[in-house]
This record gives sequence, C-alpha cells and structure tokens, in this order.
Amino acid sequence: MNFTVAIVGRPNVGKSTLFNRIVGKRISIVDDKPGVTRDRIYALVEWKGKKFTIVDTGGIEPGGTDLMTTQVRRQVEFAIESANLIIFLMDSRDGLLPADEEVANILRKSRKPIIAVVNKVDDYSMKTGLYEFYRLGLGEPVFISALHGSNVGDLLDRIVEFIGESEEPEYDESVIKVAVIGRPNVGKSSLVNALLGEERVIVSDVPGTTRDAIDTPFEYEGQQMVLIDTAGLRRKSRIKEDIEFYSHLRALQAVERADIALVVLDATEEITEQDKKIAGIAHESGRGIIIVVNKWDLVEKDDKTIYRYTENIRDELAFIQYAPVIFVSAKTKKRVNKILELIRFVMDQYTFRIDKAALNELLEDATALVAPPTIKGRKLKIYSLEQTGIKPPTFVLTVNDTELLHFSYVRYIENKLRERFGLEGTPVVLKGRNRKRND
Ligand SMILES: Nc1nc2c(ncn2[C@@H]2O[C@H](COP(=O)(O)OP(=O)(O)OP(=O)(O)O)[C@@H](O)[C@H]2O)c(=O)[nH]1
Ligand SMILES: Nc1nc2c(ncn2[C@@H]2O[C@H](COP(=O)(O)OP(=O)(O)OP(=O)(O)O)[C@@H](O)[C@H]2O)c(=O)[nH]1
Repeated sequence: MNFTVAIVGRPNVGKSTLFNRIVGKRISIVDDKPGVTRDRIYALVEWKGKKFTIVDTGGIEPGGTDLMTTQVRRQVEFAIESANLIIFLMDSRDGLLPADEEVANILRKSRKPIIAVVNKVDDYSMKTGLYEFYRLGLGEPVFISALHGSNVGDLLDRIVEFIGESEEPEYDESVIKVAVIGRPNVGKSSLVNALLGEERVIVSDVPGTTRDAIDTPFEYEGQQMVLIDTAGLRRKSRIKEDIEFYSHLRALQAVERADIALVVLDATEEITEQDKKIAGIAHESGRGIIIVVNKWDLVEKDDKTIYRYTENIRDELAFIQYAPVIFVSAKTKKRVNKILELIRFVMDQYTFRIDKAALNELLEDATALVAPPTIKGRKLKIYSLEQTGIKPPTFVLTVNDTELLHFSYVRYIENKLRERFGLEGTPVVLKGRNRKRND
C-alpha cells in the first residue's frame, strides 16, 4: 500500500500553500490532478527515491479561530483513520492557540506518527519566541515557510524517514500485477473472490464499506499473478464525497503499482462521471486496461444487448477505445476465467516489442497512403519510427521539426500501429523528436 501523509490544521495556517509547495518541489510528478472532492486534494510524491501520497485536508468552511471547528474535526478524523503519517500544521504568527492544543491532544491519543510543523516562519530570526510549540509534546517541531519554501526540504526528509524500505512488496518481473478498480459497490470484492475462487475477501452490501485486504498472489495456468489492493483505507464514512474520495485514492494507489487495471462497471447502472474518472486514472498512468462489466446476471438480455452495451461504453469511455470489454458475473462466476485469459493476453500486448524492419515497413506504407502534412509551406519529414520501450509500448518518430508533427498525424500513425500489430488493451505512447545533426 502507498504511504499516505495527511496535512491537518486550522483554516488559514497554510495547508494548501504547503501542499502546492511539496507538489511543485518534488522530483517527479506522478499525478498532480486535483482530487475529486471540493475540499480535498491529493497527489503522489517522490522524494529521495521514496514515494508517498500527500493529502491536503484543507477545509473551505470559515470557522472560529479559537475553537476547533467541525471542519477541522473531520479532517483530523480522516487523517487518523486513513493516513500513515500526519503533518500537523500551525501558524507562527498566531502562536500556539487552544484550538491547536485541542487537536494535538486528539492526535497524541491516536498514536499515529505525527510531525508538528510551524508555518509562516519567513524569517529565521522569527524563530525565537516560538518555543511554546515544543510544549505540545509532539516532538521537535519543524519550522518552515511554505510560501518561500524554506525548510520544506527538511520536512520532506523527516517525512520519508517514516517510510520503510519495504513498504511495498516487490515482485519478480514475470509476475503480472493486476489492480481491480471501480466505484463503490460495482462488485470489486466479489470479483476478487471469484477470481481467486474462495471467499477470502469480506463482501458487504453497504457502499464504501471496508475490507482490510492485502496483495494476493496466485497462479493461473502456470502464470504468476498478484491482485493488488490498497489495504488500510478504512472508510467508515457515510458522507458521499468522502466515499468518492476514498475510491479515487484507492484506485490511484492500486494502479500505481499495477501492470493491468480491471476497470469494473456495474451492468445495472449507468456509466457515471466517477466511472470515467476512475478509468481515466488507469489510462493516464499508462496501464493496460480491461473493462469488466459485472453483474451481467441481473441484465435481461436479447441478442443485441451486448452490442448495445458495448456501443454505450465506447461512447462514454471514448478515451480507452483500445481496452477490451468483457461481460461477467462475479456472483455466478460466468466468464470470470475469461478475465484471467484476457489479463495474459493484454500483458503480452503491454510488453509487445515490434522489430525494426516491421516498423520501417509500416512507416513507409503509412506515409505512402497519407502523406505527412505541410504546414505553412513547410513539409513534415519523418526519418524513422522506432520503439524505445514497453509497459506501455513507446515509440519515437524522428522528424525534421516536431512543430510540424500535428496531433492528428500522430494519431494516424498510432492507428496504423494498432491496425497492424493489435496492441489491444494497452495505451501506446508515440513521441516526436527532432533529428540531431549527427543522426
Ligand atoms: N507569510 C506567509 N504566509 C503564508 C505562508 N504560508 C501560507 N501563507 C498564507 O496564508 C494564507 C492561508 O494559506 P492557505 O494555504 O490557503 O491556508 P489553508 O490552511 O489551506 O487554509 P484553509 O483552506 O482555509 O484550510 C494565504 O494567504 C497564504 O498565502 C508562509 O509561509 N508565510
Ligand atoms: N447479482 C450480482 N450481484 C453482485 C455481483 N457482484 C457483486 N454483487 C453484489 O454487489 C454488492 C457490492 O459488491 P462488492 O463486491 O462489495 O462491491 P465493491 O465494489 O467491492 O464495493 P466497495 O467495497 O464498496 O467498493 C454486493 O451486494 C454483492 O453481492 C454480480 O455479479 N451479480
């Protein structure tokens, strides 16, 4: 499971500023899309080779400054429930307020690891007079200026000290890592059970109820696989936004470690924005994708039903045309084994290597059929098409000027690649680069 760090604190202490500072400062941005709910955002962060998810629990509700507001209480509950480490942010200008002490008491009792951070120390000389913050009994506070970035690096160092080397199990390259994602109640747990063939995971009727799951390795016809889950995200909440938030975070964290994502849809319900967002997470992180339409046993069918469903999915989830669609029932286990076969197939596609000669031939044929465009009197020249990587298959077009390499022509080449080589279930990355002098 991904290590989760939550920032809590009274309104206006600088939570969002710190969040943005950390997200902007870090070495590699994995996903910097704002989260889903109005009052929380999250991002994956990497610092000194260690990864964690940071959550800004910042509220929008203006509240009194000397009493703990409901909003702060909710943030704190959220953090205690689902974070591995809590950053408790205070404001040096306000000094230590009773509301801070109140939060500190709750946090201390939770026995969660906590880092006390005092913000808005823009000028180091301000540090004198801040000794009161040591009184909290939360260890040595870190004094930072989120606005100017001072000491934020030290804070990140302190954060990653809490992350063990072996937070995430490592698997052999040959193991196929599969994440089962989808909005609440579509049947993820049931599907995991059906795939594994035993009632190992606790299934519940209440949307968003929890199960403490772990990675489950298993073997299918000689192929090692592991179902990846994000344990520890306890979701006792009944608040709709919270449930949605958890389900996105869970998808994000599971997909991050997977080769292939099973995007589970509920056949008895319309495709919602939330389904789209979750599918988007898998697509944007460049994973192999299989669309699994579950609860097929509940659908009244005629000979056109599958066709209509597929059409609708292609319309609604247009950005993942490449993903195969399979209709199953976790309950009756109908076609569940087919998923395992599809996983193997998509993994082949996801790691597909095309030899040089075949790519040259494709480029020749494609450019003969539709000539590269001329833009403002300048003609695009394509010198080569080469594969530079897998997971997902990644290609580079070497051209005279990437400015001339229009999106639509890139799309055309991608379509040609798919036409000839399949690449079903996998995103394809196609980049342009300018020819260097010595090429
Ligand atoms: N001088 C100074 N101002 C800061 C610093 N960090 C944040 N601020 C300012 O403090 C104000 C509040 O910052 P936010 O990041 O919005 O605070 P927040 O805790 O997310 O606030 P809520 O969303 O209400 O919970 C803004 O005007 C920031 O520019 C800092 O290090 N120094
Ligand atoms: N009829 C039918 N019911 C199903 C099927 N799959 C799951 N269900 C039911 O749908 C409900 C939700 O299933 P879960 O497996 O808990 O769904 P989930 O996606 O894991 O839900 P969360 O843990 O809330 O995210 C349960 O009542 C299941 O019994 C199916 O294929 N057919």
